[in-house]
Amino acid sequence: MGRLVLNQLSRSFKNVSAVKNVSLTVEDGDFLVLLGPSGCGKTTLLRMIAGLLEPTSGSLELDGTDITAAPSKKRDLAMVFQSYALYPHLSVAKNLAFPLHVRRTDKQEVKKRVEAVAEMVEIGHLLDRKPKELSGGQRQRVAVARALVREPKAFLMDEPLSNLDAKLRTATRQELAGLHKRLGATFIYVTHDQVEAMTMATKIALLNGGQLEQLGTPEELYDKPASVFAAGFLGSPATNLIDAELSTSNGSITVMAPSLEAVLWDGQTPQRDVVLGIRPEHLSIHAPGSSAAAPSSGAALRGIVDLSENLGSEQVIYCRVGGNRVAVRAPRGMHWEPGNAVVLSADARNLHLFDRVSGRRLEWQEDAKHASSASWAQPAASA
Ligand SMILES: Nc1ncnc2c1ncn2[C@@H]1O[C@H](COP(=O)(O)OP(=O)(O)OP(=O)(O)O)[C@@H](O)[C@H]1O
Repeated sequence: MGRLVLNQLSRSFKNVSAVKNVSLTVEDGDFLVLLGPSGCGKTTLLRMIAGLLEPTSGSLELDGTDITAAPSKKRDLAMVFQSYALYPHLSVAKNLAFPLHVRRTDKQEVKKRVEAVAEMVEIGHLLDRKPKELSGGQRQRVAVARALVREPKAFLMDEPLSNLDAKLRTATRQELAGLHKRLGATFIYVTHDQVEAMTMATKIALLNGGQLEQLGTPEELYDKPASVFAAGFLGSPATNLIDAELSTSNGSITVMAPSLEAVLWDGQTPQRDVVLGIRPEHLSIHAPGSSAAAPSSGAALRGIVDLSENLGSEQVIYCRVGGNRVAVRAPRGMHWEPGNAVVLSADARNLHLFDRVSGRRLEWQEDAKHASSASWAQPAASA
């Protein structure tokens, strides 16, 4: 078992508030990724879970037991550090056996567990080597194996792939995801890399300035970003975010901004300042006047091509729309020159609306029986 509950956890360093009132539950078997930009509090949060840092306030529970004051050694959690923290003078086998010797495990049992784990992460042939005789990827595997050998309730990992080159990162990412599936254990994993988060996580906790911005599955974060920050953080290129005004026009709910008009659906709404979010992959690009450029619902943006970037398999075209720069992902074969007038369009269901003041997502709430009670709601951070 490895179910972890964080309750209003906070940590300050003198006048820096690194983690602010974070509450979340990690279910047994979850692969939770703590994601966010540099300095948002990921490592501080992980170190509090590991027992390496005392919370300023709040509490932590592991499988129903309060562990807020428990020392790190007593938590039954295994940490894999970015630096791997292997003992340089010990062989791989002895590095793996070390946590078991500390617990006075029987010699035969140690040998059995070291060999089983070495086989699982495919380092059986490296057992006699010292850490300096290993590649970065091999060291990373030894660090994971040393955590595995303890059979902890949960694995804690702080950017364990950041020292690897791009190719090895991809391979090791897939290995870790496979290992998680095979073990069915709880993983808590810190990264600022959204690709790692999207590909490995069963749940992502997105942090911003020490606060939990959104908690949900990778799909939920991508499909329904809870805030302007979440929309801007996940996705590459980033979601286009445009200041706009929400209002009613000819019986339809519409969004207007310079050179942009979006018709959402039939209904009425009070006027409101919003931020409109559209992912570059949800926009298509057309010549003005073409039939595809005039959708009856959804967004139409009139722009001028600024620049296009060739990504090999596709291109990203940047356009000026009103005072905004808007990115569009497009197939390689299309040729648009800087200065060309274009129309960009997007389906209404791919438009995201956020309140301009709070930055939180707006969800249209409609009670089928009482159409007059239709209104906008701002969902909370956790899904
Ligand atoms: N020991 C410390 N003393 C003072 N301030 C600290 C200490 N540790 C962290 N901080 C501050 O707390 C904030 C959060 O830091 P933390 O290392 O948790 O962020 P992070 O999201 O893990 O960043 P990165 O991705 O760069 O590792 C930062 O402003 C950092 O400067």
